[in-house]
Amino acid sequence: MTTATDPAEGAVAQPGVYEAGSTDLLRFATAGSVDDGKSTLIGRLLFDSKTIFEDQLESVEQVSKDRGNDYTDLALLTDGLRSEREQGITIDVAYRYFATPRRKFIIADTPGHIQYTRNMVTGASTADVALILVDARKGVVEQSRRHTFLATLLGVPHVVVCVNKMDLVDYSEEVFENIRSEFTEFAARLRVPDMTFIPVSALKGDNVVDRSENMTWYEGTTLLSHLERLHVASDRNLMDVRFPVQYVIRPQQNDTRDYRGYAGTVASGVMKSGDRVLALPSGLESTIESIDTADGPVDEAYPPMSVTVRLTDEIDISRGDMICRPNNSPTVTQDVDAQICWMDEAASLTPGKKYAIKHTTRWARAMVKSINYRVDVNTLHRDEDAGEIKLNEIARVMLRVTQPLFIDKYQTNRQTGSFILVDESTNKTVAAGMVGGLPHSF
Ligand SMILES: Nc1nc2c(ncn2[C@@H]2O[C@H](COP(=O)(O)OP(=O)(O)OP(=O)(O)O)[C@@H](O)[C@H]2O)c(=O)[nH]1
Repeated sequence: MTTATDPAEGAVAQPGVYEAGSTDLLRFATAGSVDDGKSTLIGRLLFDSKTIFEDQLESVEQVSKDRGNDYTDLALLTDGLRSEREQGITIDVAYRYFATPRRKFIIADTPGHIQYTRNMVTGASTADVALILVDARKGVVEQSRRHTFLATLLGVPHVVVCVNKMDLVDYSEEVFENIRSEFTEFAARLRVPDMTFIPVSALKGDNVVDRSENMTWYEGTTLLSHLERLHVASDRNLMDVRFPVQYVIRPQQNDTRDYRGYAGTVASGVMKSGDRVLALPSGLESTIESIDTADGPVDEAYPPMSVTVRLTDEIDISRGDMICRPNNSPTVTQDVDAQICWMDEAASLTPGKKYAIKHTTRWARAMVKSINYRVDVNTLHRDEDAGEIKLNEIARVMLRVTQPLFIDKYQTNRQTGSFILVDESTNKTVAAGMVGGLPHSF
């Protein structure tokens, strides 16, 4: 088990087992309120699936004993080195890896505390699955609604609701069913594409990896088994070719090889040698001559592979340009209608303010033209008179950008439909943005 930076970030391919694009890799993000048991649940997954090491277990057992616990606190496995233990709450997104014989997993462990919506946005934006924890004793609370809303806003295709601490409600089917129906009613308004409910006890291990003997009324699968079998390959956008150019490799002086290529990460679609392509913003066309990777040439490239594309013609392409197909190109525009999650505690967003905008590999400057409405993430109510947007608030805004961007709607393309706003004076990311309206019908 390691904690590391999300390999999805940056254009450089991560070597080894967590190879990008592999369909036996599942990314999931956890969310829940403080103390719902996220850390314990992840610890249980690692422990029962036997992906932790003997020495880690010994140290966890020792610390649990030192604290006077009569049980092994599995949360220590996940919380291990985090400074959160001093504060008692999770403060940042931590990425962890584990693997079973069937699949490899990357967990974005996002904090449940009310102030940390921005971390959930960061952690869940690349996730295949959002794991939402509910304390069986408390049922559906404000944060369960917020996290479900955010998961759909971020286009996470699968939601798993773990009703945890079932041991504290006598493993009652009625409690589980009540939570399930309350949740389903709320989620119907959000058009969650796929939602599964699993009654678990992270502490005792019921239905996490092993089937529970205490809930014979439950006929579904265990959490691990569900995560191992979930089909995610078809969730990826393989239709629309979008290749944002990260850098241009030019022939070097005195280099006899005449190598010119365009390096980057495939955002969506499948590119093949011989395909006709269009470069934006120039509008010039060419044909793919070859596709190279760190491991040699390949016949085709798909997301999120990091490749270098060579074309048959020398056309003018720079960093930040986009390669697509002639008959399927993104919208080229300087006016962006988007939803944003505001992440800056220091200053709020108000119309007229200017920021740097980073969209795929392209930087520009953006001015906030208007705030159309703010969404109350708990009631889903829209406030059309909002004059400013504060930390952790979600709003629909119009931006005017200094150079054209090549955008798609977030709901059809999570890569070319997303951007960040950066405060140029502090260099801080102040907002995560998603192009287009809400996917919901309310
Ligand atoms: N009885 C019972 N207690 C549980 C269960 N799962 C977690 N707990 C307890 O609930 C408390 C909180 O669990 P954590 O795993 O630290 O909660 P968390 O959601 O990670 O909390 P933050 O990281 O602070 O957001 C701990 O005392 C756990 O032992 C469960 O299934 N049953």
